[in-house]
Amino acid sequence: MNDAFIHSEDDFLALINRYFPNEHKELSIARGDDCAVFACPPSLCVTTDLFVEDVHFRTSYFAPADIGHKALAVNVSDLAAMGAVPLGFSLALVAPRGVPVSFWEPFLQGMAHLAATHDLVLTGGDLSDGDKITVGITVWGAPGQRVLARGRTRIGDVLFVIGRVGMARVGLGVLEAGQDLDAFPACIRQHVHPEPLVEQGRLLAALPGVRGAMDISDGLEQDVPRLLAPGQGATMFMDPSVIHPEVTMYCARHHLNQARFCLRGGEDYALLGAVEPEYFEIVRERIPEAWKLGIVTANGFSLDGTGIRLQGFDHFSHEQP
Ligand SMILES: Nc1ncnc2c1ncn2[C@@H]1O[C@H](COP(=O)(O)OP(=O)(O)OP(=O)(O)O)[C@@H](O)[C@H]1O
Ligand SMILES: Cc1ncc(C[n+]2csc(CCOP(=O)(O)O)c2C)c(N)n1
Ligand SMILES: [Mg+2]
Repeated sequence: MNDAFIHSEDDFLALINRYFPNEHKELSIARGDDCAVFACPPSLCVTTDLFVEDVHFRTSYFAPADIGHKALAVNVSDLAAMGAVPLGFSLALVAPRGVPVSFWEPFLQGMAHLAATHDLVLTGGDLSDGDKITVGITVWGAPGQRVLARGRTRIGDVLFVIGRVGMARVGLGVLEAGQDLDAFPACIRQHVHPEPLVEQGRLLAALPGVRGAMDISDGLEQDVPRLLAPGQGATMFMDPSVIHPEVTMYCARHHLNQARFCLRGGEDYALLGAVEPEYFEIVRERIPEAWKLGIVTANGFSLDGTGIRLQGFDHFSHEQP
């Protein structure tokens, strides 16, 4: 079976059924009918993310289990960013017919492991042949104590980050170059296997003074303005003590400004938040991975005292950071 290829949609669905249980206390009709039917809270947080071969990952350096994990992790991260608790997901898969069962088994196992960690039920999906492996996931969850929305910041709020930034960008750079892999194990891991910060998001939603949050997928340069209310700016400082030593080494070797590099690095799936200044210490006490990035201002952006023009990852831009 392992070296074989999948010969029918029913074969593929049977494979999926081996990795994902098809019963859950909230499901009254499970996978297999035209729709699944499930009980849900009075309001749901719902989000969709695509994970596409040669755009988000390459099979040459991603293990199949990491592709399965990360395709779901980037979706769960969006729920974490709202302070929500994940409940279920739907999986749309473009599975090129030349990809063998020996790829799909660990792929499904990696995804199922993360789903089980967060008690997420797979309610259904769709399958198609196509040119590139493409994973489209819609995930939903129950709002936490409060919803951590964007666009509600006020001038003087403290901007903070939970988690590291810049590591996944180093991982991507090293993997794409195919050199020095042994020198950057933590950054490579961060790129191929990010862990969504669900517990931290849930904690944040219960803390006083927190105005909102988002996950950092495209890089702080792109994402900070998305968190702010329209027209606002930010004074930012990149504390060298929060930068991982592998990032420092990578920037030194490539003669890069590490603060700027970290600001542009996407795909770490750290959380960016804003809090009323008098409550920042509580955030730091309750969530030890939180560090201060800066202060919300009336307009304009600066990093370490110098004005900057912002540029993060954009799928449709020709200039890439
Ligand atoms: N094809 C689409 N149709 C409708 N709405 C969309 C579409 N693509 C994106 N959106 C909406 O636009 C907003 C921004 O989308 P985006 O994918 O950039 O989300 P993000 O959280 O900023 O990034 P990420 O998904 O990488 O975490 C979201 O509210 C999303 O639902
Ligand atoms: C082969 C390859 N080339 C480039 C990148 C970089 N990249 C792709 S999508 C993205 C932003 C997040 O995605 P989205 O905005 O879709 O959520 C970034 C930084 C990569 N991961 N792999
Ligand atoms: Mg997001």
